[in-house]
Amino acid sequence: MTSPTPPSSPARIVDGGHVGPVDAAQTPRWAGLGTFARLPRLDEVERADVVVAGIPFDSGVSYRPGARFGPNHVRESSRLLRPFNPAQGVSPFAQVQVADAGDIVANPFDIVAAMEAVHAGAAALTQGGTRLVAIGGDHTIALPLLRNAHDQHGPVALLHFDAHLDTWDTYFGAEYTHGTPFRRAFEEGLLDTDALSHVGTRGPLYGTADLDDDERFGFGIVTSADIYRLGVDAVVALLRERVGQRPLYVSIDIDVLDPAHAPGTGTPEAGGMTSRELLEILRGLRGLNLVGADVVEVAPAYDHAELTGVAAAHVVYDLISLLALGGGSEPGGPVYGHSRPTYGKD
Ligand SMILES: N=C(N)NCCCC(=O)O
Ligand SMILES: [Zn+2]
Ligand SMILES: [Zn+2]
Repeated sequence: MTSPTPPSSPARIVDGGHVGPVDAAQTPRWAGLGTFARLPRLDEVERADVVVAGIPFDSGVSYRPGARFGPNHVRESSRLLRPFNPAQGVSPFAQVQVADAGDIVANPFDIVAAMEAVHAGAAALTQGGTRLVAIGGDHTIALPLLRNAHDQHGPVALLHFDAHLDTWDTYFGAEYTHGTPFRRAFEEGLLDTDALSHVGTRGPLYGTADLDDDERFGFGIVTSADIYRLGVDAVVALLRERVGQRPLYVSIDIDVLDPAHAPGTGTPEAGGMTSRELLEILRGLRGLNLVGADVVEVAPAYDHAELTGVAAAHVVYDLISLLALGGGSEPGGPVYGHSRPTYGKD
């Protein structure tokens, strides 16, 4: 019996000496097994500067389940991404080597063991300075990712984009849930308490003590309504001022977006920001010392027409772009924007 002949491997874009996405001009976007942005798998490249990894874990949720299916949904929703990001003036996959590391797997029935597995998985991926953008999974996973960031950088600045504070104490007596990661992170000394901010906060709380606790941990809050009233540029200025050049971790709960922009999530709250606002705030973080990031809480069963998946994929792409440009001075910059409203050059 002869063995079947597999299709030849698809042609990839190679730019800047880095192995990039499958070339959409040669292999249609919808063909082939999915990785994030059709990038090579980590085992297909010699080394990587930035990796994307899924963390399909949702045993910490307090309402709708399903974020365990988030990573592959975001990968499927990322097939249309193109190699050049004009909003940051960078071709991220040419600037640095980016790869999809697959999934960090975790025990769904033992949250403490799962957190240890995520911590170990993140450590293995980031040894030697590789930057990790994690796709959740529910927000519980931010805690082990912050443990890993702290191992490497000491207490980190945190920008936490979310409808929710996620600094609550326990649910049903459980310490490790998607509503509690940043309280645990504070208690474990993982955070630089001079440089913490929630962004996009809204929705009902249990009581005013939630805010008192949160302030005691050092968080500032830019509410969803603040973004509406102040505008994106003023918010970016506030956040840049608060973070400075500290090592920065960015955690993005997709429910920070209005349910109109991201219906596919577990704990939706009305009155959120648009995907345009989120992307523009992220782009405004260019040049900061970003050391790691996550995008969590995509629950595909509640998604429609890939709205949430596409939003999350673009968020991941802009995070990769920030990492590709790197910290320090103000590199890159948009080739168009509010001050230059066309594609044309000056
Ligand atoms: N992290 C997310 N998405 N949600 C937290 C909600 C916690 C609660 O049910 O009160
Ligand atoms: Zn949330
Ligand atoms: Zn959250």
